[in-house]
Amino acid sequence: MSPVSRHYVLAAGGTGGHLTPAFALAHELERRGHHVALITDERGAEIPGKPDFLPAHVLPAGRFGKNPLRWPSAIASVLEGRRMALRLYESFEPSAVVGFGGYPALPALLAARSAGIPSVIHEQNAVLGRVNRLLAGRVSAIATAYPDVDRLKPKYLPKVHLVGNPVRPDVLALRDEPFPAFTEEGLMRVLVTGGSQGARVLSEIVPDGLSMLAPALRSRLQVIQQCRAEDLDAVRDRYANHGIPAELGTYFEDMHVRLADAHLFIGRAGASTIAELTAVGRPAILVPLPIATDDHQAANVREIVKAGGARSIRQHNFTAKELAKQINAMAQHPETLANAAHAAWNCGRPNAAKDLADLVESFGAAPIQDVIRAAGEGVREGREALA
Ligand SMILES: CC(=O)N[C@H]1[C@@H](OP(=O)(O)OP(=O)(O)OC[C@H]2O[C@@H](n3ccc(=O)[nH]c3=O)[C@H](O)[C@@H]2O)O[C@H](CO)[C@@H](O)[C@@H]1O
Repeated sequence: MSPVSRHYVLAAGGTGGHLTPAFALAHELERRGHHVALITDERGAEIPGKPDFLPAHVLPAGRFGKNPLRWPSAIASVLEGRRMALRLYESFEPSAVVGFGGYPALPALLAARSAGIPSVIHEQNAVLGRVNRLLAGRVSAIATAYPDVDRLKPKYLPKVHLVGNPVRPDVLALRDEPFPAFTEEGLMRVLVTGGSQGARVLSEIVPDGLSMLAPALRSRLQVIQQCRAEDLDAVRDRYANHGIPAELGTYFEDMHVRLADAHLFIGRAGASTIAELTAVGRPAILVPLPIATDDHQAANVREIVKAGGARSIRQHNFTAKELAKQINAMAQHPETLANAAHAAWNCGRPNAAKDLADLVESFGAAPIQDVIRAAGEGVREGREALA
């Protein structure tokens, strides 16, 4: 526990991509004895996984779409959100406000700036997101998940801190476990997911691609695949026709168990997926979502691919034949796959939540009473500590 107990506000749009790192930071700050509050939208207040200790404040968050006719109402929402955030800050007195992207982060951080409260943004992807781009010039620090982040202006580099993407504790706990035994006779377990929503293209291509693997690999396959509900029957039929054992589901709640067993991952290149693969050290074939804003999933794969921990296939080249070719090359010998696993592991940033908490704690003077309490030596020493 830190010597002083402070208050922090975390602000994030209500999707898993933004909230997962926000929750991880909330746990770390709470563990250090601080009080934390969340600003989000309606979806975020209800999302599973929100820590019980974290009160959620729902702010109106205007969306600036492509239609300029909608902008006046978006601006009005942002101003109303900013006013509500200021009211919260008056009573909660945060030492810093941390934004994780998504529209509710905009009014929360604008309010922090006008109240003179230090602020930090965290970017999960290898391209700075829209809201973070608007805020980059106004915040005290920018925390990133990757060493290279596109659309980040060079003039902001002095306030950039590479921390990584925090992952769930049950996944992080696998970091010290060895890669599962992978021999020329044993099973080859393949885990396939398409991010939080699933991905149809994986349902269409992966079963046929796996059926085209070299016989020595194909005969040892055991597949676990996440599919969209409407694709389940077709995928089940494809695997049955190929005689490949497969367990299918629409969403696996126990990803730490699935990752622990997997020898190879095939899937999308969302920020949390890559953070988990690199935390645990699992080799992957990644197919970036082609319609992701600013092609950020293609940017996300750069580091792990360069390190040799994954291969990336653009969706327009993602055919069954190409997939089989890439897996054959990656898993031709047991040690080539284990080497790729190790290369992925080397890209992991297991201290992301701690490093982000250190950064956040470094901003904002503690309220006078906290400093006095910490010093434990009366008012004079407390005031000196603040000076
Ligand atoms: C479609 C879209 O816009 N995706 C974006 C969204 O990703 P999205 O949230 O879809 O994908 P991520 O890879 O970031 O996270 C997926 C999460 O779902 C979990 N999972 C997945 C399948 C399953 O069966 N069980 C399970 O628990 C994974 O372990 C992971 O923790 O936000 C990310 C972070 O800003 C972006 O990088 C992605 O581009």
